[in-house]
Amino acid sequence: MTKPIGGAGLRGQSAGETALCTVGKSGTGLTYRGYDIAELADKVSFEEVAYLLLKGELPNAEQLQAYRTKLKSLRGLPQALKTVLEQIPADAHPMDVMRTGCSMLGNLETEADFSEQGDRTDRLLAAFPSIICYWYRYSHDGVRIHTETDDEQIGAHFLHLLHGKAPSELHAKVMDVSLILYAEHEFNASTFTARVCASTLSDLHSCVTGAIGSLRGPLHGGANEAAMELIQDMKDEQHAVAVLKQKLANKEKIMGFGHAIYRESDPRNAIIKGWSQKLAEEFGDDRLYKVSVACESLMWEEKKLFCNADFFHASAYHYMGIPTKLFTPIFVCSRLTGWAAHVFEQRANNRIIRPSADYTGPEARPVPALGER
Ligand SMILES: CC(=O)SCCNC(=O)CCNC(=O)[C@H](O)C(C)(C)COP(=O)(O)OP(=O)(O)OC[C@H]1O[C@@H](n2cnc3c(N)ncnc32)[C@H](O)[C@@H]1OP(=O)(O)O
Ligand SMILES: O=C([O-])CC(=O)C(=O)O
Repeated sequence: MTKPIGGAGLRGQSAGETALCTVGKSGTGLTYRGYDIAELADKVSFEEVAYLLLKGELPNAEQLQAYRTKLKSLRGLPQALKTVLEQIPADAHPMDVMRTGCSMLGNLETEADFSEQGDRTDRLLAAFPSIICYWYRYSHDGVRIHTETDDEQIGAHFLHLLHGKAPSELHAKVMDVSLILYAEHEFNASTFTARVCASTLSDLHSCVTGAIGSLRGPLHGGANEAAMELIQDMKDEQHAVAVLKQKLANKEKIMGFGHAIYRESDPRNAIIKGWSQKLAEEFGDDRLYKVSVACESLMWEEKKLFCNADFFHASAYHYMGIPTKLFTPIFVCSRLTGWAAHVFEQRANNRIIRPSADYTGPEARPVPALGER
């Protein structure tokens, strides 16, 4: 069951073709190039998903090893970029840091020609965790970290840079799954931003920088941070119910719930929820997990609204010691793959994206002289 067409927000209207992803085709499902998200999250790594999205098919063992080796070799940051990151204050929003980091890299390693799109994307994929962690550790801890690690996987590499030590097997696994879940989602707002930019034949860094700006908002990627702010002070299940009831009575939006396309559930939720539960057990304090479950039940009972991908990411990331303000930048590290794959697709069959508008302004009228206004 698809959502009915309602003019505002282009909801339900097709804005182009894609071979990358289906969202809610049967009311709930999510596939990347034909593979179900649950199977991908269970059987492959994020680097394999990145390869699938960017190059068209899953890699074989040799291709995967070569891809991992390439990505590992691209984790270092140029001095000019580090110098810029060191200027950004500690109280800046980390999504603004990502936006600046991407844009600065675009100045230093400009995509001169579309034939470079694959290499430029791989570079961003390898460099994004370095950018956010370099800035975070410098601005918050006063240390200039070395951004190259031996971690095979991007998720583990991110946690390693953030915490200064290699993560546990469980944390590395959850980060990997999280990156898979966030990688691609058809014509969501940030991806559409990237495609609109690509349709003018602009460069990759401009497309990605614009997409970061769209992802930043709390109605899109910023919801994982907003969900954490919602649950962090909930003492127990009863308190969670009381807080939510009050918010609903005040007609407030509850971040991490609802979706523009899915009607009954977001298939990514069950997966990250399961990992959040495992992390809670390991952490030895399941308050955040339990209040999240209470929120989920209440929202379904009261509003028939379900958790989207962001809600249980809040507790999961928190259990891994990730500061709340870094939640949405992790989404960037993952969704870059989807954005870039859409840029490639747009470029391969391009027509400038330029819809029309229904005019609601005044009728045609003469311009009054300055003294008559
Ligand atoms: C990875 C991601 O980006 S997933 C999305 C992350 N964003 C959030 O979690 C923010 C909270 N959710 C929302 O704001 C919305 O559900 C969106 C932006 C995701 C989708 O927006 P829409 O497609 O316009 O929502 P939809 O048409 O289903 O809304 C139906 C009704 O439910 C309400 N509603 C939807 N989501 C919520 C929510 N989270 N809390 C309270 N009410 C909600 C809407 O206000 C609307 O009410 P109305 O008919 O009285 O105006
Ligand atoms: O599809 C959307 O509108 C938002 C979303 O869930 C995503 O981008 O992952």
